Amino acid sequence: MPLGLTTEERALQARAAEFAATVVRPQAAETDRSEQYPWDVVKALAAAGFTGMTVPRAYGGQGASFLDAVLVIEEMAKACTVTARIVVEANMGAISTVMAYGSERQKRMAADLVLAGDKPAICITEPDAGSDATAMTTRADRVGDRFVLNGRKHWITGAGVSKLHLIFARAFDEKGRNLGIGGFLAVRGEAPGLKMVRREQTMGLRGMPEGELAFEDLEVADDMVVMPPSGWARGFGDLINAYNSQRVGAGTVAMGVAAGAFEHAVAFAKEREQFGRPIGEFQGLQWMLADMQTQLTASRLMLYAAARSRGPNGSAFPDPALAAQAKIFASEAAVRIANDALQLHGARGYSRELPLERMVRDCRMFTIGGGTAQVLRTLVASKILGWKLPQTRDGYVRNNPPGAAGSGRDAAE
Ligand SMILES: CC(C)(COP(=O)(O)OP(=O)(O)OC[C@H]1O[C@@H](n2cnc3c(N)ncnc32)[C@H](O)[C@@H]1OP(=O)(O)O)[C@@H](O)C(=O)NCCC(=O)NCCSC(=O)CCS(=O)O
Ligand SMILES: Cc1cc2nc3c(=O)[nH]c(=O)nc-3n(C[C@H](O)[C@H](O)[C@H](O)COP(=O)(O)OP(=O)(O)OC[C@H]3O[C@@H](n4cnc5c(N)ncnc54)[C@H](O)[C@@H]3O)c2cc1C
Repeated sequence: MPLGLTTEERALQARAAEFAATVVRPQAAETDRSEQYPWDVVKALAAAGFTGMTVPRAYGGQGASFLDAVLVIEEMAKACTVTARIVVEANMGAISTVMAYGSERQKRMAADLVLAGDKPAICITEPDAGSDATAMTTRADRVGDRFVLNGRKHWITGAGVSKLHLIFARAFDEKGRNLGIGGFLAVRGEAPGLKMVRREQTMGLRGMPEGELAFEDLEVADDMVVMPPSGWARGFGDLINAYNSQRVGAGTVAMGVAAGAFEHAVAFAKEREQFGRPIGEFQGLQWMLADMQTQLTASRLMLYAAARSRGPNGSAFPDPALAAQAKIFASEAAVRIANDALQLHGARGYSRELPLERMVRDCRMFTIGGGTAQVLRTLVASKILGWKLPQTRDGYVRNNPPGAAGSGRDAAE
């Protein structure tokens, strides 16, 4: 289905599909079984130009759009979820943040890493600051010409394999004054204070390490601080704005896994016979397939629209509300689609000999990681109403005293 893609975009999609079929699909089950990061695939991805695609040409990339990345991610996800997430993080998230806000030196360093196959890690979540990310307690204290970071992050994708780390931390000046939240870069192997504490035991995506990181007097020199363009006080706002690109990528992985499961379901519906007929002749399954494809088409269109969009004030990143809606819809639809595809296979779907059970496990994370479907609904509601919707018990009243001039409510009136 073309869905408004150009000839070049369709050619890229076809190239990614060919790569996925020949390089990625053959190792997907083994990556899941062994729980090992697929370094051989990473090497091939980099050689084929699928890492660092979105890096501008001036830094050695292809200057590809987020939509280009989306097209590639879907094809990889149909075959292997781990590979698709590598393509997300090697083109969106931290790398796109550095490319938008970083210094020349930072851009060159980050570009060289992803072009060589690194999948940067983005470090936001803490044990006591998940959805409530701005409650983070990882601190960066100014000491001379550097910051010294202390704290912990958990559920960090790529912990122990990623080189480049973009760490969100609350910064304090030499007098201990709170500056706001900023982004700090560290490269594993060159930063003694960056330590992996443990690996999480995950339901799916088992070849992608999720881990807890500790920062113990991690020194970050000034030239490794990503200065938010609006300044420290709105640092979190700028950084999470850049993160909208990764939300589109994560939604695309979910959609791609579901699309892969759907392809298996269609083939099986034609091939498996019961009652002397292909099971695809039963209307109960025909309607199941129709619902699956309807949800896939809607997910794709929402993700394409979000990838093509730009946020307010000339933002280099997707519109926050479109990115959130696309991720909510695609991630929730993927759980239903993958589950239905497994159901359609009967007992065979439940077997580890087919990829369906893996796909069900793999796609479950996307309503959680990257901002939960609940938290993203609050973001969407906030945009609809034109109100700030702080979630702390006293926050709403403090920020929006009824009738006060300049409050969120008044702003919308
Ligand atoms: C944003 C939240 C952390 C809520 O926190 P707060 O209530 O403390 O903050 P807000 O006042 O809502 O927001 C602060 C500031 O940021 C702006 N903002 C918020 N979200 C966006 C956005 N998506 N795009 C652009 N700007 C945004 C907001 O307007 C405020 O700006 P002003 O100060 O008013 O100017 C919470 O809603 C949230 O997002 N929690 C989820 C945290 C999350 O997504 N974590 C992801 C971790 S990485 C990961 O999971 C990787 C997995 S993957 O699959 O790749
Ligand atoms: C596979 C995976 C990979 C991840 N990768 C990364 C990564 O690379 N980097 C990183 O920084 N983080 C990562 N995360 C962490 C992820 O961003 C968080 O799990 C997520 O933001 C939710 O935080 P939490 O798990 O602490 O849940 P909590 O915030 O504790 O939420 C628990 C439940 O309460 C709900 N809830 C919380 N607040 C509200 C509210 N205000 N309104 C309605 N419902 C609410 C949530 O939706 C959820 O259902 C990853 C997570 C997973 C599962």
